[in-house]
Amino acid sequence: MLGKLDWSAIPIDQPIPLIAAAIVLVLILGVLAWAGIKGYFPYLWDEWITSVDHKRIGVMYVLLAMVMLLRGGTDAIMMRTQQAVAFQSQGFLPPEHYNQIFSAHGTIMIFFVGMPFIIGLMNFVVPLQLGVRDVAFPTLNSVGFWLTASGALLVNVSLVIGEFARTGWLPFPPLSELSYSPGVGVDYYAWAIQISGVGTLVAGINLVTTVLKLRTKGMTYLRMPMFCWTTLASCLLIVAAFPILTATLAMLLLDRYLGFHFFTNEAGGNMMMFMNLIWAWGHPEVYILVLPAFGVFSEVVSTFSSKPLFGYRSMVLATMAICLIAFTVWLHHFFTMGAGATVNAVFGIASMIIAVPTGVKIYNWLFTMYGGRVRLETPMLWAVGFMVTFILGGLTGVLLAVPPADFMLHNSLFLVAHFHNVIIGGVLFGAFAGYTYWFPKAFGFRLHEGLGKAAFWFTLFGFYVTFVPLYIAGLMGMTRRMQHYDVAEWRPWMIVASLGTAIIAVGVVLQLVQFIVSIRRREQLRDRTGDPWDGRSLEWATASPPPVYNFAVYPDVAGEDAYWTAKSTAREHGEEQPKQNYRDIELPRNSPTGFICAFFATVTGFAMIWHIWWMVCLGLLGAFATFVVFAWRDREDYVVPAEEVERIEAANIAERRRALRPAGSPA
Ligand code: HEA
Ligand code: HEM
Ligand SMILES: [Cu+2]
Repeated sequence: MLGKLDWSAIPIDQPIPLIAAAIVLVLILGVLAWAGIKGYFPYLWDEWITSVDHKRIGVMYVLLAMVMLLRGGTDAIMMRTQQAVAFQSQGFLPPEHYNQIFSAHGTIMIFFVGMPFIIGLMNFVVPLQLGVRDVAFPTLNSVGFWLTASGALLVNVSLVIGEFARTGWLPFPPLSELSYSPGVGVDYYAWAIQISGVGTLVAGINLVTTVLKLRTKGMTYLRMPMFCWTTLASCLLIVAAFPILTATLAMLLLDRYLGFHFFTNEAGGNMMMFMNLIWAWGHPEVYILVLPAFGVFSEVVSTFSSKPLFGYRSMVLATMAICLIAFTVWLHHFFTMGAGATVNAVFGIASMIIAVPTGVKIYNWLFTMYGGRVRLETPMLWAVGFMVTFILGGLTGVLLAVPPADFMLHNSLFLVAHFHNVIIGGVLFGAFAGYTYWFPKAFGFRLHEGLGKAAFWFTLFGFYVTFVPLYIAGLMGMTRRMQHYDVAEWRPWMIVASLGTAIIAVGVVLQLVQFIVSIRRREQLRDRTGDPWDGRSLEWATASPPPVYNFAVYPDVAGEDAYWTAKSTAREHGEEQPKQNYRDIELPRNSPTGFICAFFATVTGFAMIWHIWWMVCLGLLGAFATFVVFAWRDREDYVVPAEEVERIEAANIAERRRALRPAGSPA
């Protein structure tokens, strides 16, 4: 009846995951009970869960990323603590558990922290920057988000029911084949990533279409803000690379479920095929993550230097160059596989070539700051911290791209230090910069500056204390994924690294405190202008938070830095804006399609993992039925009448005027 599922799936003998899961469950039930008692459910359902508004979906993506950051961070703390104590002893985590933790940490951090964070920011910001009212396919957008959430849910369910993969964040065969991983761990991994991967693909298609097809009047390609360009590059990579991931995992699943031999060592299979395929996705994936972060820094650096971005066109070119070259370097992840010196040299050189457009970007940011009026507010601090940290990480990447060096450093802690150096310094700092920068736009009040700055310094300092020791231990020969070790010289570095992790944790907690304190003090932190940072692009032209329709009238764009230009013109020609002729605005109706579809996807995934075939059929049928019902609905849009638009706009304009009036001047 329930396939492979029975009581032995609950890890009663392992207190750590059980206690962790119990705490999470109590928290979730507590939040649900609180929302129920306060009567928030109808509001949550109508305004958020079924919302197809790109702004709300963007906020939900970011929220998902932040919650998952706490989960992935807990894993990180456990691993660092284990390595600090597991010298000539087993520490507190048995090997099978340690292996699940680094696999879950890597998977969660890449797929459920990095991806939702950047997709959330892109979703929220891009339509506003392009001067339009939503993304190209609003309902599909909701489907994409909920499928991502479904994947995250499955990974977390594995904590209590069954187990997670022990094969690392990329399940290399033959270890991930049925003969070596007979449990359900790899299946949890594969189905979670298949489901969320479809969600990501959908989001990518949606944003590519939005940038290519939905731009306001005068918003030519070369007038788009840099963040829109990096979104386009990143989403083109998603569209090209994610199908490879899906196909590769589908083949692995065929191996595991139906006895195929794509990646086995017998019957004509070849596990090297998996390496090529997974890295043909995996390398572009790291640029999918970091390009939007580059976009955030471009916006932040030019805004907080009060200057146009230096070398805008070269920045566009560099972005698109990285987008292309990203597809030509995948083999640097397995130089040691035996492809031969010539092949290794080709891929090594291709990898080094990426340093050129990346360097162009770094110099452009520096020149943007040079001679500008630099304001070191929190988003800008993250940007400066990024530049220093990312250069270091990028340079160690170039070292790894030298095949002979890589033969020594492959799979060492030096590699682990390299990628945390670029991912934390690049992606995570970018996500935090974007979060603090656009928070006032999303909610109408700023985040607390003092706490934000403190969080930045703790995170930055903690980062170096954690990861510099890993470079050193790596050079001393310590390999990655060690549950325990016997070399005394490594030990001090592991202890320092664990202290560093505690410092990062303080930084993360400070951001949580900042969030709560800012909500409580929102009246003091209120931004009534809609433009708290003296911004340059169109998202700052509308109110904070923006009305559902974003712009009452589509803005007319006359050049780069559209809003900055408009502000300067207004200053020269007086503040008075011509009276607008508002029209009725049609907007897409909210739809539960995304949520329901993801519900059935979760059921199907869970049933697949446990071989509960009747449930698989039900889940697939349910998902199909959801789309049929959706296709049959008779009213797609609703209308915000012109009078309502006029009322909202008049209120917003009045509020902005009041905020901009110098203190003490007559009403
Ligand atoms: C956001 C993520 C991200 C980014 C941006 C990068 C960027 C780079 N990475 Fe990294 N990498 C990862 C994430 C990332 N990497 C991950 C996750 C892994 C491991 C996966 C695993 O095995 O589990 C990995 C592994 C990895 C390997 C495999 C090592 C091994 O397994 O043995 C290699 C080898 O070539 C490599 C190289 C590079 C290079 C050359 C860059 C370049 O793009 C860097 C370019 C940037 C600079 C160089 C700095 C700025 C430039 C200048 C200031 C100009 C002047 C400089 C020069 C001219 C040199 N990376
Ligand atoms: C917040 C601080 C973080 C700490 C202290 C940390 C710590 C660790 C540790 C100890 C490991 C295992 C190293 C080993 O193999 O021995 C690891 C692996 C990994 N981490 Fe992190 N990490 C952090 C943040 C992140 C972030 C933000 C990401 C990505 C967005 C990330 C992605 C990964 C990946 C992909 C692996 C490889 C997993 C594997 O070996 O399969 N980490 N990390
Ligand atoms: Cu790579």
